[in-house]
Amino acid sequence: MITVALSKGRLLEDFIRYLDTQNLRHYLSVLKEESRSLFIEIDNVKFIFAKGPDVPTYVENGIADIGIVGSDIIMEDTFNILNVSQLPFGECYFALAGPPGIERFNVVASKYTNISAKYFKEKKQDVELIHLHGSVELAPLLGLADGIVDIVQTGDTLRDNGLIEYEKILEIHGRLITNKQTFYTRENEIFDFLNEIGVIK
Ligand SMILES: Nc1ncnc2c1ncn2[C@@H]1O[C@H](COP(=O)(O)OP(=O)(O)OP(=O)(O)O)[C@@H](O)[C@H]1O
Ligand SMILES: O=P(O)(O)OC[C@H]1O[C@H](OP(=O)(O)OP(=O)(O)O)[C@H](O)[C@@H]1O
Repeated sequence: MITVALSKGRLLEDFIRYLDTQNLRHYLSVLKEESRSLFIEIDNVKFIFAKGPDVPTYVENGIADIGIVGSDIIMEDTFNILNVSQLPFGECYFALAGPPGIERFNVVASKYTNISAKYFKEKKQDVELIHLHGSVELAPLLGLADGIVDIVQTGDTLRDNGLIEYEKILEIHGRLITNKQTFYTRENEIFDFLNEIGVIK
């Protein structure tokens, strides 16, 4: 039995869509179930449904052998995992956004303050960063910040809140990560699963 930690939310939806488009029906019915169970087993695979930033934690502690997580998460924090490969789903990007007409961003809110700090440091721009846990678009609308660094996919959330994109910062993709030991000790099982879901040939 191998254990696969899946990031809940939009990435899980993208993974399910990917399995659907590739006609990989084996795991679809259980992954699509709208149950509140936080893990399920099917044949030789146990799927854990975790919050994005917790996926690498389960993997680095050996609770999960494999993780499917956004690159945003593994760029924001440091984890002791093998960052194996890019996955063909979960595409979106980080952008600097704000209300129209901002000439200088002095205060910026984000869920991703480490990535934001690196971005502004590279631009040699001194900015105060405010860490938020979600709905970051609220910050410039309510006067907490001049702008935000956040994930954009369709751009609907920015548009619906009267915000515009100032700069595209970084592409985001789904990533396949593994535990450092089990990648070698359970190599065959891991490769069988990855082969089955079509992410390696
Ligand atoms: N708008 C988006 N479009 C596509 N992918 C996204 C988007 N927002 C986030 N993601 C990706 O999906 C992952 C999970 O993000 P999401 O915000 O859906 O999680 P969550 O809010 O923790 O989930 P939940 O809704 O279960 O609490 C992120 O780490 C990122 O890689
Ligand atoms: O460009 P779009 O397709 O509109 O997607 C962007 C939105 O998706 C993410 O938030 P999410 O809905 O996951 O909620 P959160 O704000 O609680 O993180 C992100 O933080 C944006 O708010």
